[in-house]
Amino acid sequence: MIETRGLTHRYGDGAASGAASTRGDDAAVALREVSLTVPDGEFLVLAGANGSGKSTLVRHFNGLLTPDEGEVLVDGTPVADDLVAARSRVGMVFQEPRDCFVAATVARDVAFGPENLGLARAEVDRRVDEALTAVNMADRASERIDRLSGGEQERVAIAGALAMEPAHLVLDEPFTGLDEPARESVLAHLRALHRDGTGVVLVTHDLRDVAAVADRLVVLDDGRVVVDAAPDAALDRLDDLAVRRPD
Ligand SMILES: Nc1ncnc2c1ncn2[C@@H]1O[C@H](COP(=O)(O)OP(=O)(O)OP(=O)(O)O)[C@@H](O)[C@H]1O
Repeated sequence: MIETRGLTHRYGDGAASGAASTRGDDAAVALREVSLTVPDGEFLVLAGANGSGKSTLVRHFNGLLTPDEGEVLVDGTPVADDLVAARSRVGMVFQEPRDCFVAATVARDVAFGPENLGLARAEVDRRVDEALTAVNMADRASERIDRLSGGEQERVAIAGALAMEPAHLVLDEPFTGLDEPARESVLAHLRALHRDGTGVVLVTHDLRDVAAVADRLVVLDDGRVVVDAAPDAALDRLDDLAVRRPD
């Protein structure tokens, strides 16, 4: 379970951006007292206008950012107290995965995380095989990543996170730059992972099919949660917000 309690985040107050101090400047507040609980196994879609705080929020889920106020807990433990545990429970797939690959070939990249856990070779191989199978890329294991399409690269990035066997998989705008078949394929794989018990937190502008896949839709506006409901009910409330309903 991921939990935020009164989570407030400000940018620009020192080392984080290197910019002059803007503490107290309201525009620098990216999250305002966000309290949210994400149970294990839930498929949560996180939406909101540009700059509403979505990426900032999910970066707190595994300790990539530190709260200015409030706290973030994973399975009841403050993230700051056990970063390793938080990062093994919460897998993150960033926007633009091609910036995050560390190896030239598919299997070597997916193996990188488990290898760094110090696992035995056989266990690394098992995880790599399972993760690639989950995204239908097992037969591409030895291919160069830079020769893959955008959708295939996204699936490799997902496999890299899955190889850490997280309880929650968090994806920040995974559909950016994907054509429609690639988007549908990634979404179908996320759905299958969810069916098999992995929690999914999907940050997206693209709310098509959300009602069909998500258990819950949370909408941020200016750093605050303004909608938190089952998808059908949540979609009915979007007209008043800066979030377009799906066409
Ligand atoms: N590194 C940073 N330094 C300063 N301000 C930042 C930084 N990252 C984000 N912000 C600001 O924090 C606010 C929230 O940004 P964030 O990226 O979390 O929103 P978002 O909802 O993910 O937006 P988008 O949909 O455009 O990715 C915005 O006002 C943004 O300009």
